[in-house]
Amino acid sequence: MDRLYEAVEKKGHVCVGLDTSVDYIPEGFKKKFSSVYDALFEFNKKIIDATEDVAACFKVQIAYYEALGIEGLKVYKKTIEYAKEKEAIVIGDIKRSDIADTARMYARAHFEGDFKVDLVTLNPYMGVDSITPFLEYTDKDKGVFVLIKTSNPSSKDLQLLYAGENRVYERVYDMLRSLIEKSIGEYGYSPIGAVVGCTNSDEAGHIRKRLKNMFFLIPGYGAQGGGAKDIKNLLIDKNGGVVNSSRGILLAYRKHGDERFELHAREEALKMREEILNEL
Ligand SMILES: O=c1ccn([C@@H]2O[C@H](COP(=O)(O)O)[C@@H](O)[C@H]2O)c(=O)[nH]1
Repeated sequence: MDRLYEAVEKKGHVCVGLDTSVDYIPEGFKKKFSSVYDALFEFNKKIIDATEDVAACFKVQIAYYEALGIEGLKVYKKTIEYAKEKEAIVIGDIKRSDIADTARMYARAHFEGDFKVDLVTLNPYMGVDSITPFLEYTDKDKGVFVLIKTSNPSSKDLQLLYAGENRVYERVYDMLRSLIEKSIGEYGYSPIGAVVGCTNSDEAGHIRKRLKNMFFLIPGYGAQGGGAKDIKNLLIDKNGGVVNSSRGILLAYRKHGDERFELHAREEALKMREEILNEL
């Protein structure tokens, strides 16, 4: 998490989301390759090359690759490796959750196996023993982002309910509090971060104050309707979080009516960085 904090200081708050659907690849580009898998990987490479100096990190959404089977997962692996060659910080958006012994296998797969990344997203709703196996890797420079208040409209169905005096998402924080406070990094953040969407600004200030020492991964920007104005209250002292945009960046070229996707992705990431900084 310290490295991510430093990346935000250096490059700004943008996390480029590589949720690359084959449908997002411009036809002209796709035609240059004999397989969709090669097209997918080359598309990702170009996006990484075009945005690496603007992006604090890359978030690779495993679902888009898993959906394509083994060959898709090979592209997931190659994309992570390519970003790592560029010394980028990579978040695997895997949203895993399971009993401790199974969670240990997921942790091994995504922290030391073929799919190894710097940080992963976790679903905490099976309780603390579904999270702790991943924390065995925090002294090896790994971290996790736990879903707290997600960006989707249905997040309110459970996360905003009251469990006693506190909302369910606050109870998740309380469940993790002793683990969070156990290893605070150089900049005041734990290796256990929080996923907090920017589509629910009403709760933002409260969430930021309540979730002390948690660095935020903030989805919901762009395609889901969140904007720069929704970010300010989720950050502390101009840092404390990265803001993800996936479709907003990958598909920026469609607004321009040409296929120069890498150029428009870069422009979009620069614009997003600027818009966020202007609000802080
Ligand atoms: O609360 C959440 C948690 C994760 N996500 C993920 O972020 C991206 C958003 O993609 P956009 O195209 O920028 O909308 C995607 O991978 C989601 O699975 C989220 O949206 N909300």
